[in-house]
Amino acid sequence: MVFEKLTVLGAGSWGTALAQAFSKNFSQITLWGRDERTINEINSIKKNSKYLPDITLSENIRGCTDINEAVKDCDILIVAVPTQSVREVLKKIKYDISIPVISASKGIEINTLKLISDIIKEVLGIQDDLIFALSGPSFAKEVALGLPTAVTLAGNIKIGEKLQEKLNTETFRLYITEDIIGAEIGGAVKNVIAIATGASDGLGLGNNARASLITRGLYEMTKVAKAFGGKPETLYGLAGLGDLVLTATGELSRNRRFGILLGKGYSVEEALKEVGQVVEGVKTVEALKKIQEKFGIELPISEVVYQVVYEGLSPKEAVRILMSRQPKKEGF
Ligand SMILES: NC(=O)C1=CN([C@@H]2O[C@H](COP(=O)(O)OP(=O)(O)OC[C@H]3O[C@@H](n4cnc5c(N)ncnc54)[C@H](OP(=O)(O)O)[C@@H]3O)[C@@H](O)[C@H]2O)C=CC1
Ligand SMILES: O=C(CO)COP(=O)(O)O
Repeated sequence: MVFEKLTVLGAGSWGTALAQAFSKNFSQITLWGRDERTINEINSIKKNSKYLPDITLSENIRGCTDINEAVKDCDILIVAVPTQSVREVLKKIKYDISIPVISASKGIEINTLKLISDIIKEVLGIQDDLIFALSGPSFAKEVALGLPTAVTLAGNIKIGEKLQEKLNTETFRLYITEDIIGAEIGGAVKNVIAIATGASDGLGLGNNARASLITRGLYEMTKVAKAFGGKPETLYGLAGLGDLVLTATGELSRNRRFGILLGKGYSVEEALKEVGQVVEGVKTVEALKKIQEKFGIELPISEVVYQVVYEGLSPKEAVRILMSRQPKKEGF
């Protein structure tokens, strides 16, 4: 396998940051986006002012609005659009794809409860060993600025090692694992826990509350991963604990900011408008509601986040519910 040309689907914060991070390792990078203004700006002045205003993009990044032109000759395809639009975006591709496809999106499809790797397989019909997930603590802005970042690349080890070799840079380091389910669940569920910790901080409930939510949140992430057939140990790595700590505490997180605003009394609509970018946890929590029922598992933090977002429960009341649950033994 020779990897010369990379295509990234999604010209939002994450797709643009990944294109920039990998730009030194490829002769050509194509960044596909649906918004003509953004793509024209990328091609004319090497800027994406809507999503990464502080970054000047490398010369070899080419924007494109025609998805079939974008994927035609590429050797690696990265998917970085919001989860609920992955299926509709991939369906636009008319070519047979038989190259590694890496999901960089974080979420679970609400209608089907499918992971992005499942959607890639279903829509593109490619073999399992070509499907990968990239997940871990990685704020787009920091990645684009070239600040040191380490993530998990999950999928077939043999091909994964080749991708690792090609994609590693001085500032972006990939660790590989075979556990694609664990990596994808970690990236998806941590967003819901970040909303919870944000709300707790927005209410001014302090450091103890935040640490407890992170720890019990990790437990919920592990439960969901196990239900799907993932490995608990993956959740203790970069794609689990690593990303959870980042998102639940880092000020750049949109999910955390959304939660803080809810805690401060904003409505869901006002908070989403204020954040102004994708807040994946809002959708993922809907999937988690169904997952609790489907697998018969209890996810208390996710449950109250669901009730706050969709049923008008106040964040204050959510805390009361969590603190007054039946006494429990601690354990994973
Ligand atoms: N930002 C980050 O730090 C990280 C994000 N991720 C994940 O990456 C994924 C993308 O997030 P991110 O880039 O941050 O989101 P942003 O909100 O920054 O950008 C979203 C992008 O997706 C486009 N888009 C939205 N809906 C559609 C659609 N139906 N069809 C095609 N394009 C669409 C938007 O286009 P338009 O401008 O036209 O609306 C925009 O380019 C998410 O799953 C997120 O969890 C993962 C790691 C880090
Ligand atoms: O996934 C992320 C960092 O790893 C980004 O998190 P937010 O979507 O909450 O900003």
